Amino acid sequence: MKDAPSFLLIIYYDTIGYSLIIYFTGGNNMEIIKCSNLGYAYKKNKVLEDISFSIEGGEVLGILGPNGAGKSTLMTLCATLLKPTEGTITYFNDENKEIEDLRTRIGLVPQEIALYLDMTPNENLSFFGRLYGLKKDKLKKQIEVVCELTGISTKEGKKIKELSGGMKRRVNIAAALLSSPEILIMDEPTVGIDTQSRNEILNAVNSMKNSGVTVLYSSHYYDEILKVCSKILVLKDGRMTSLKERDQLKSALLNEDLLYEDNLID
Ligand SMILES: Nc1ncnc2c1ncn2[C@@H]1O[C@H](COP(=O)(O)OP(=O)(O)OP(=O)(O)O)[C@@H](O)[C@H]1O
Repeated sequence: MKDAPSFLLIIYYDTIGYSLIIYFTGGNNMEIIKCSNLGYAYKKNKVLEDISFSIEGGEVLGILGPNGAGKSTLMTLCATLLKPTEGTITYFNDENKEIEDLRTRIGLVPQEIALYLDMTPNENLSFFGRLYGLKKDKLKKQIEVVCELTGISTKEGKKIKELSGGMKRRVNIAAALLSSPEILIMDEPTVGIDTQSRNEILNAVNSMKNSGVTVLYSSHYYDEILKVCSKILVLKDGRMTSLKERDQLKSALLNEDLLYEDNLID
């Protein structure tokens, strides 16, 4: 049935027994997010103009662009934390979705680390998990699942402030996954981190994709965008300069000789 929501069941076994985690994934033919002629201005400063694209269930859409292109603004709009000043964003094929409902279905990984620095990863995840209404065994299991996905040890005893930049970013992602979001919005999750953490994060995105979660992933590195995204929107000075399938972008980059040494599209 077209547009029917679908879900993924993870059956999980540990010392306490079997349990079930359900990821609602929105259905693969459904337009999960549709932006039409989207624009945004900070007061009179127009920073996004005429952006139109849609993402279907289970797709990973990459937003590629140099610093200041408007990636974070676009991600924040899609996360419902800003309101478009022009155009519209429709979620789940329904123009009348309530923002409160949407926010429970969207996970946002912000560029900044949004964690308590004096607490360990496990303490942070327990705290945020409780905010999502998870308790006891369910909370424990969900923490194990998100730690497994992001390559973190649940026994990590260091406080966030003592961890490497890469580990902090992984915990930041784990926190956004606690609520089993249908849409995951990741704003430059690999900026300034070590290769191992970067690979763990890319693996986590691939796992989310395989489990049917719809992902928006911004970066100014075309190589990682090509590794995880099925479709790529290129932004420059607040405008879309292209929207291509991964393979199309790959050949366009090669043909147009845009392979800069520092991996930037500028
Ligand atoms: N809160 C704000 N108030 C005013 N202008 C802003 C604000 N946030 C961003 N801008 C401006 O909007 C434009 C787009 O910024 P944005 O952060 O969305 O780009 P970006 O592609 O994410 O850049 P970066 O890669 O550096 O994070 C920039 O010119 C920026 O100065």
